Amino acid sequence: MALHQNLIAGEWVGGDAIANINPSDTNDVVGEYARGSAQDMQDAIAAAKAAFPAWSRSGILERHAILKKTADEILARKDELGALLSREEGKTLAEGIGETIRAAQIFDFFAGEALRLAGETLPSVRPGIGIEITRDPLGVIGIITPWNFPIAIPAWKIAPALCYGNTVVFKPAELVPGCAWAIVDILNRAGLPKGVLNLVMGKGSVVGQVMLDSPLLSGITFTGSTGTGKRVALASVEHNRKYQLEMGGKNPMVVLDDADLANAVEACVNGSFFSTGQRCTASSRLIVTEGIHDRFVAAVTERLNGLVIDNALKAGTHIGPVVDASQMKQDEDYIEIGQKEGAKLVSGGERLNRETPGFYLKPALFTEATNQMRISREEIFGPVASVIRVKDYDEALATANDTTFGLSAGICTTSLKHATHFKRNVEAGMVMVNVATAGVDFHVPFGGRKGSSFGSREQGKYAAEFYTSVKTSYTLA
Ligand SMILES: NC(=O)C1=CN([C@@H]2O[C@H](COP(=O)(O)OP(=O)(O)OC[C@H]3O[C@@H](n4cnc5c(N)ncnc54)[C@H](OP(=O)(O)O)[C@@H]3O)[C@@H](O)[C@H]2O)C=CC1
Ligand SMILES: O=C(O)CCC(=O)C(=O)O
Repeated sequence: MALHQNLIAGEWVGGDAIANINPSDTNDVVGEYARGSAQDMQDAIAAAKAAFPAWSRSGILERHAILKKTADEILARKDELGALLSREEGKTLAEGIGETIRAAQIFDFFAGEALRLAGETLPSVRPGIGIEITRDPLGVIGIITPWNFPIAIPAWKIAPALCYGNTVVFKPAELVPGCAWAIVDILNRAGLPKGVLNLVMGKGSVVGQVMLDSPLLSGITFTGSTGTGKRVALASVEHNRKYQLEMGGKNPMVVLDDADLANAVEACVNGSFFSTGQRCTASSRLIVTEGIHDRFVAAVTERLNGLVIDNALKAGTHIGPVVDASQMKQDEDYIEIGQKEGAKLVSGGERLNRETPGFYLKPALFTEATNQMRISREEIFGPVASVIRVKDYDEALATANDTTFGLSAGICTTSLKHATHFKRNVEAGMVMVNVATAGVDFHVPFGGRKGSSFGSREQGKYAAEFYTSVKTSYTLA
C-alpha cells in the first residue's frame, strides 16, 4: 500500500507509516499515512515562514484561481471524497458527500472573497490628512483540526487563511488523515507556491506540541477538546500570538407544549443522533415542558427504533459507527454513569453486531434526567441524549443557560413571543428556531460563547477578523 506523505516546502516527505482504520469495518485499512516527527513540524514552520513574504503580496487573481480550482475539483470528486470520509470517520455516505460538497462551497466562497478584499477611507479630525483602514495578513497560521468533520473543518480554516494572504502549517487529527491529505494534494496541484501550505500528519502530543511551542507562528486556529484548547491558549499567550478556539458543547434543545410535534421530533433526532452524535453542535439536552413530554418521548423512541445503525457505506444506513474504541468507551461509560445517577434509559445504549466488525452503538435516550447530572453537564460526544422535564418556558430557558458551554441552542415552538425571547436571552453563539442545533450554513459566522469558544468567529466574511490584522494609515497629501 502506497504511503501518503507529508507536504513540507512543496515536497512530499515520508515518515513512519500509520494505518488509517475504517470504524465500520476494523479489518479494512483505508490507507497508510506518514506520522511526522518533531523535526518535520519545525521544517514545515520554517518553510511557511520563508514563503510568507511572497504569498502575502501575491495577486488576488492568483489566490482566487487556486481556491476556485480547488472548489471545482472537490465538487467534481464529491462521491469519491465523500466515500473516503465515510470510510475513515464513520459518517453515512450521504453525510460524507454532503460534507464534501460543503467543503467545495467553502473554497468557492473564499475564492470570491479574494476578489472582494476592501478597506475604508475616512477623513482625519486634522484637515488635510486622510485615513486608510486596511487589513494585512497575519503571517504563518497553525491549523489544528479534530476528527469529526475531516474535510469541512480543514476547509473552513485553510480557505480563509490562504485567501487573506497567510501561509499555513496544517496538523489534522490522527484518526482522519485521508481527507486532510486529499485536500492538501488538490490545493498543491491547483498551483500553490512551495511552502505556502504544509501538511504535517502525526501525533498531537508530538507535532502539535511543537507547533504550540514555536515562536514563528502568528496565529493558531484550533477545533477539538476543551483540554487541548486550553493548551493552545496558554502557549499562545506565552508567544503573544492570536488564537481561536472552537471546543465542545452541551447544547440545549427546548421543546414547548405548543411545538409542532412531528417537526420537534425530526429536529431533535437529527440534532442529537445523526452523524452518530459526534458534532460539537449536537443537542444532548432535550428540555421538554410537561404538557408535551410524554407524547414527545414516545414519538422520539418510535423514530429511534426505526433507524438503521450499520456500516456507514451501506445503502439505507441512517447512523454509522462511533469513530473508534476509545470514543466508544467514553460513550458507554457515560451511559453507565447516567443510569447510576438515576436517569432512566428508555431506548438504546447497547452495542450492536453487524456483518462487518465496527463500533456500533444503538442511540441512547435517557428520560428523568436532571440538569445537575454529569450526563447533562459534560460533553459525551456520542449518540446519547437526555430528556429533562420542565414546568414552563421560564424554567426551560433557565435550564438551557445553566451550563458552562454556549455553542448552539434551539427551541421548538409555534409561539413568536417565546421564540423571540429565546433568541434574545439564550447564552449561545448560534440559535435555531424549529431547526436542529447541528448542521450549519457555510457562509455565515460559526462559533459560541462561554466555555465553547474563544476568539473571533469562523466562516463567512467574519473569518477575516482572525486571519488579518487591521492597519490604520494617516497621510498628509
Ligand atoms: N468540534 C469539537 O468540538 C470536537 C470536540 N471533541 C471533544 O474532544 C474529545 C476528545 O477528542 P480528541 O480528538 O481526542 O480531541 P483533541 O483535542 O485531543 O484533538 C483535537 C486536535 O488536537 C490535536 N492535539 C492533541 N494534543 C495536542 C497537543 N498537545 N498539542 C497540539 N495539538 C494537539 C489532535 O491531534 P491527534 O488527533 O493526533 O491527537 C487533534 O488534531 C471528544 O470526545 C469530544 O468530547 C473532539 C473533536 C471535535
Ligand atoms: O453542526 C455543524 O454543521 C458543524 C459542527 C462542527 O463544526 C463540529 O461538530 O465540530
